[in-house]
Amino acid sequence: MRGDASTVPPIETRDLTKEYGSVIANDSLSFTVKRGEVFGFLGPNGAGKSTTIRLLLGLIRPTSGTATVLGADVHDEPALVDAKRRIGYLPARLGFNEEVTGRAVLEYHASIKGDSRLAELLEMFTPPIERPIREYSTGNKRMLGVIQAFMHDPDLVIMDEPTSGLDPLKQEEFNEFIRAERDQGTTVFLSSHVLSEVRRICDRVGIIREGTLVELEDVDTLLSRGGKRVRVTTRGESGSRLASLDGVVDIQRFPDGVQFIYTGEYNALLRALVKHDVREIDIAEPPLEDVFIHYYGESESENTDGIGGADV
Ligand SMILES: Nc1ncnc2c1ncn2[C@@H]1O[C@H](COP(=O)(O)OP(=O)(O)OP(=O)(O)O)[C@@H](O)[C@H]1O
Repeated sequence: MRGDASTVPPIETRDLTKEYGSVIANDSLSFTVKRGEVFGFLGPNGAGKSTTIRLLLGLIRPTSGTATVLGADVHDEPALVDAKRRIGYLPARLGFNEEVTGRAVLEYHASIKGDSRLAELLEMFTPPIERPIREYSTGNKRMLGVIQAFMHDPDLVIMDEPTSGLDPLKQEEFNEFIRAERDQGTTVFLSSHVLSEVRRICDRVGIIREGTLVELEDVDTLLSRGGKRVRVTTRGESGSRLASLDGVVDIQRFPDGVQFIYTGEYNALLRALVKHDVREIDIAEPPLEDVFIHYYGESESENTDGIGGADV
């Protein structure tokens, strides 16, 4: 049964659980994705993101709990098949037939779901569609997958690690495209372990760790809770008064100054600053990577290594 499209959330999970033997890949996940939002599903490798996506698409069955996509319960196969006509899907691993051309892939997809937006998408994403897939680069395959996910003008698009393999320019075009889709009312659910990507395109995020949802938040709130990154360059004494302020964490000292994450009162910071001979000050949003460390925790050092880069 499909509910009223205007009131039914595009995705809703209730205690969604999937066990593989002793591994609990999804542990009682409950969340709702709202209409017209870009929802990022974030977590390190093996956290359970692909499992959730596969459950939502009916590719695997829940051990317990349930989910609905566009109002169709994942246990109700006919309803799910019907709903999937209005869903686009970009899998993490693109299993195209290597021997056929990109055009053949798209024509096949068009015959099942439609192609009302194909021409427009081919102008934006430019895989060499007359060539066989075996000649495609990873990025070309990904672009073909993006076209396939959107060409039938779906209401909901589910993407598993969508930008892996895209060069920075194509990634930025992809981000812009997703924002424009969202502005036109399409709901997007994407998984990622690339935090900077989520920051750029998502309205809300769910953070999953070891199969459990640890946080559900809008990106702005996460950033505001994460405080500000303050970098002060001083003459002479290098900022020890600043380091002892309440709300200062993650201090790094330099020969001529100090950098830290500040979650305290601005007035207290200003009072401490006037006691220094400040040459330069920079107050900025912390990298989302730093914000997320609070959720992943210090013990996950293998997952938080390299936070200067984009990955968790
Ligand atoms: N078919 C399967 N059989 C057994 N265990 C599985 C199977 N699929 C996934 N798992 C396990 O379930 C857990 C979650 O895996 P999943 O692929 O959902 O994680 P992920 O967050 O998508 O990771 P990645 O970012 O690496 O793709 C992992 O421990 C994984 O080994």
